Amino acid sequence: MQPGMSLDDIIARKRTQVKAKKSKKMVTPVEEEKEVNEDDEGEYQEAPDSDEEGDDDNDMGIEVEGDDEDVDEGGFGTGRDEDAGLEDDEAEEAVLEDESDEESGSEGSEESDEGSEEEEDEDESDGDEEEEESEYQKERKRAYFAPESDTPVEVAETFATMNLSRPILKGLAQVGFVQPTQIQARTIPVALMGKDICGGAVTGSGKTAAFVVPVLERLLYRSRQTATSRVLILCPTRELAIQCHSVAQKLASFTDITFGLCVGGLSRNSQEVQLRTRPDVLIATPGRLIDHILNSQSFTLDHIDILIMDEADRMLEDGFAAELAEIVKACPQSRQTMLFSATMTDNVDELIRMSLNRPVRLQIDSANATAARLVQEFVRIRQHREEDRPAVLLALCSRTFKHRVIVFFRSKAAAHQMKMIFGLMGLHAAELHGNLTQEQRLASLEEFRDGRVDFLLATDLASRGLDIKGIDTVINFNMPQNYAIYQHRVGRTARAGRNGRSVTLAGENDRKLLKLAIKNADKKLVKHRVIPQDVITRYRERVQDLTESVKEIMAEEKEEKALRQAEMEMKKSQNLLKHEDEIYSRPAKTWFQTAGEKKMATDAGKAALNDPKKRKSADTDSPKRDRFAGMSRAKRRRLQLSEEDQMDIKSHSVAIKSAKKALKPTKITKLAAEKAPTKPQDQKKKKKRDVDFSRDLADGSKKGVVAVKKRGGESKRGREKKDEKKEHRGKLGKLRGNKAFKSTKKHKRR
Ligand SMILES: Nc1ncnc2c1ncn2[C@@H]1O[C@H](COP(=O)(O)OP(=O)(O)OP(=O)(O)O)[C@@H](O)[C@H]1O
Repeated sequence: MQPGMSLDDIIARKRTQVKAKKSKKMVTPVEEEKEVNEDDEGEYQEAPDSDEEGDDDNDMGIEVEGDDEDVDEGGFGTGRDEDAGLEDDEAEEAVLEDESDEESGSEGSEESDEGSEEEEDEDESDGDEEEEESEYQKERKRAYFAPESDTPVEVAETFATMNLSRPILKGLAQVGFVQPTQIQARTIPVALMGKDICGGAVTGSGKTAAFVVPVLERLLYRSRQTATSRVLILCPTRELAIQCHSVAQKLASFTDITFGLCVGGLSRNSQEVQLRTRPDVLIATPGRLIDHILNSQSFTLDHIDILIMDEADRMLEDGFAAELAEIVKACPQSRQTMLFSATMTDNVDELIRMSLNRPVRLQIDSANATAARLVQEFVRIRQHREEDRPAVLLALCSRTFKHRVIVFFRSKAAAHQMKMIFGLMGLHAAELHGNLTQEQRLASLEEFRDGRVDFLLATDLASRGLDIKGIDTVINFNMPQNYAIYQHRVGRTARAGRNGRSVTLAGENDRKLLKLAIKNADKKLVKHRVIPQDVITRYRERVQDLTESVKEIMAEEKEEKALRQAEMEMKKSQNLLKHEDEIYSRPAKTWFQTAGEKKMATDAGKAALNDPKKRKSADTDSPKRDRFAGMSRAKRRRLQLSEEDQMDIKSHSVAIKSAKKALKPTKITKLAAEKAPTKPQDQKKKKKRDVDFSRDLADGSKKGVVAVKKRGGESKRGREKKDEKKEHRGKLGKLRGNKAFKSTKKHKRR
């Protein structure tokens, strides 16, 4: 947006207009307005009052669930009334406590316990989500994971006793880490031994440092003769990758280890330049990484010795499966692989895709656990009151939780519209979702981190991994699609042993998840929050009054967007005219999937998100009927031709990749190994451990660093690769001969 044209500017202008309109009509305030101002505090008093006829149709377009006509007076998880799960006396007290506190507008103590024995009983008889593990599954896991006896029993109390090098200890001290968290104490020694790891520990327990520290320690012993990217850390979102990059850089500030960031939404060209310097550690999101593999000259993952996946269970989901397979294929087989998540899967079928080598399972907390000091509150939304969600949220944010709050929405549209309502009510909020540009996304995060805004209105884009200091409250405007997402969302607070609170607006359709959340929580820390109906009614009226203003803002925003779009198109055309030759001479960009395959993968991802049980691998999905059935002959032929062209481009890119490989220098680590004096008794072992990275370790034994075992016959794989290369070169020759001109022309940028 241009200066003076941002959404915040439009909202501010609209707010001033509404206020001016209101003050004109404020000559004789009505009784109800006075009452509102007495009850509520701060910004709410300034908020525009109703000066028009009430609008019965609350058409804010906010996405709410449920069917208003389908009234069920019982419910809220138990089929009982409002105070479900409480003994009668307790229930009364709870509601009274809440009401008195809401009225005084104070923060904090308005909670009551929920989750009585009756609730639990029903849980067990009714919606128990966890499936019993069969003997067969247990047996498979036993065979797949390394035996527990393989992991060191002794756990270090401090980093100082972990045999880490001085620069690493200094880095840890600089960020204030003295004692390792449990996952760090268990992971670091095993990771230094070069073993594959499946690590799971509750949100906010320090998993990032658990994998960054051993990586840095090992990199201290790398050969420095030629720069090589040896470590790849994959993250599911750009924000998380940027955060991981920053944490790693801080921990490495006393070393000479270099880092490269490879994420979508930021300048591709500058990333390409950075990648050419071959930083030691690459931190990437899958899509942009594949783009570089396919389209950046001389960039390969051939020297990756350690592959790490943060939020691995998310990355193994169908939406990412095909991309991940492509990346794993591009990494050497003889690598160390480490997977981490708070909701780490131990599903062998899923893990097999990562071709792990007898991974060590380091599961610190149950995969269903939430942070120890998290208070989980639930606000009941009755079925016929679904439209009250915005009012409930505004009541919570205006009266009780006023600072450092993340609010999660299921849709981008809902988050965006709530941003306008918050703005019109004078609440300082930033939005974070996929409809924003990367610059806008980062700016929102920055505003929230710096405390310039009190609320971050986000979709699940922000639910995983983000570590923002001092978030006191997480509010779920809707329950998320599954319990794992719920864990990640509420895990944005109560991190690193701190206190935190989540407030979830739970409707009738959320019964199952609600029960699951209560079942997995410490019952003392589960609360039922009641907001008095008259407060909700007042806020609902507020929201209704703002309907028109929101619509106007949206219209203005749309106009602005259209204008910007037109300007952009104009600039683009001018550029095309000016630099036509250069632009058309660039090689067409390639992608490893066809558009259809990509869509199928995205759809599969969405389906898995909505119903994890129905997971289906995108790459194994086969169309049920002829894809071309029902099409005219001409259309069918056109599509077939276009697919053939896509195939050509794909093999073209594979050929380029093979050519790049042929040009690359011999592994530096091999040179280092040749020079290094070897003890005769070690020679046998070294043959087996053909992993370049471990060879760089000058004195691994001292540091508790052991070489990684080689997996899969390198020589056999090498032979296969050579054959592939020959085949591709042949193909490339053919391509150049017949179709190269035709296909590049067809796929030039427009
Ligand atoms: N050893 C330590 N001592 C003190 N604080 C630590 C230590 N390790 C990590 N932390 C802090 O704990 C917080 C959470 O760490 P981190 O983001 O790595 O958690 P996580 O387990 O990856 O969480 P999530 O599952 O949400 O991604 C960070 O603010 C970090 O600075």
